[in-house]
Amino acid sequence: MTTAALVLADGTTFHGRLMGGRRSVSGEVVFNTGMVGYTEALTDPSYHGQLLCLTYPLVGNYGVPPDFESTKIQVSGLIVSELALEYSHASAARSLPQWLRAEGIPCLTGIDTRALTKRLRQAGCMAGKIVTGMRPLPFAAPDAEHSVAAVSAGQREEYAGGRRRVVLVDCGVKSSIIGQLRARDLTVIRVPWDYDFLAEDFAAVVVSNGPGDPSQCSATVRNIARAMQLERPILGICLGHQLLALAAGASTYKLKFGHRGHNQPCLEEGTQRCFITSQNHGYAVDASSLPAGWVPWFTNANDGSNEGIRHSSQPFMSVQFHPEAAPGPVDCEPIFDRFVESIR
Ligand SMILES: NC(=O)CC[C@H](N)C(=O)O
Repeated sequence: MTTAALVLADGTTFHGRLMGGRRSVSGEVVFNTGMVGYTEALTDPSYHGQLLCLTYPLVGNYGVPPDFESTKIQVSGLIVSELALEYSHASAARSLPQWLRAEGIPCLTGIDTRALTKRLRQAGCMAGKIVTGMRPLPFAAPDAEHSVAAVSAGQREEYAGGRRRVVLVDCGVKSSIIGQLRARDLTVIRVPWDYDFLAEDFAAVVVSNGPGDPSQCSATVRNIARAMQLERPILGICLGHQLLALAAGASTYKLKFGHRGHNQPCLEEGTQRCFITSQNHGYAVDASSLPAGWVPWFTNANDGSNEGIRHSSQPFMSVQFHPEAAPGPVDCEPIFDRFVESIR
């Protein structure tokens, strides 16, 4: 048995056992309250470089079904209360510890994840490190690397066969977003985060989810602002929502501990409807900074933060939550239908 500790930047320390990859790692410590969906969460590029604590107490009991959102595990480390060694699922071919081991991702188990989460809720998400052995490891500086550049597609790629053509700005896109677009008879032209896509032949633009601080993506923001002049539909999802807001002239800020889970309630403005949404984000759009012509679309019923915006006369729309819901409730899939309807 290898022991290891989670050390938070404020000095709080939790001791546990190390499974999966055998090495020390550092990153921002965040927590997700979902009860399932660890394969999707671990491979979601928006978690790139973070140390992810899952609050559900038993993790791994359905093994590793092939529900991947990208080609590899994106988190730098996993923190759980109990990691299941045995698993049972029709499509699982290996256990979670085996997968973590194969990808070299450390998992700290035996942690009081409730105490850790309470600490993060009180003090806010902060840097941390999972340390094993004697070698000293510094805390990762926040946003030291350009995390979007680290996960975005290296080159342009086209998924042909659809009736209409959409540019997908890949800031670290989840594969289920591509799946949702292709299922709606769209040809998807996937381009890197800083690609000048204005010269492409396209009817609409989707700006994807992705890791890190939206203010790091100024090249994307500039391209979105230019695309707005064409008056063709734009859909932003999560980081894409934040980037659309920045392109509109609004501002973003960092939430104290973010929204990561599958049951975040979002009220649709002007209606009595509340949607239960899947989320994974640490930043938010400041709705009070929206310029004239833009209106809030959704608002979080827990903390009142902005969860979506739209333009009052142009087909520009974005949501902070994940309508592709992988994992999570599928209530918001009609957002994709609404976007497709707006493409003439
Ligand atoms: N899932 C996402 O796209 C996350 C967006 C952004 N990196 C945030 O944390 O707010």
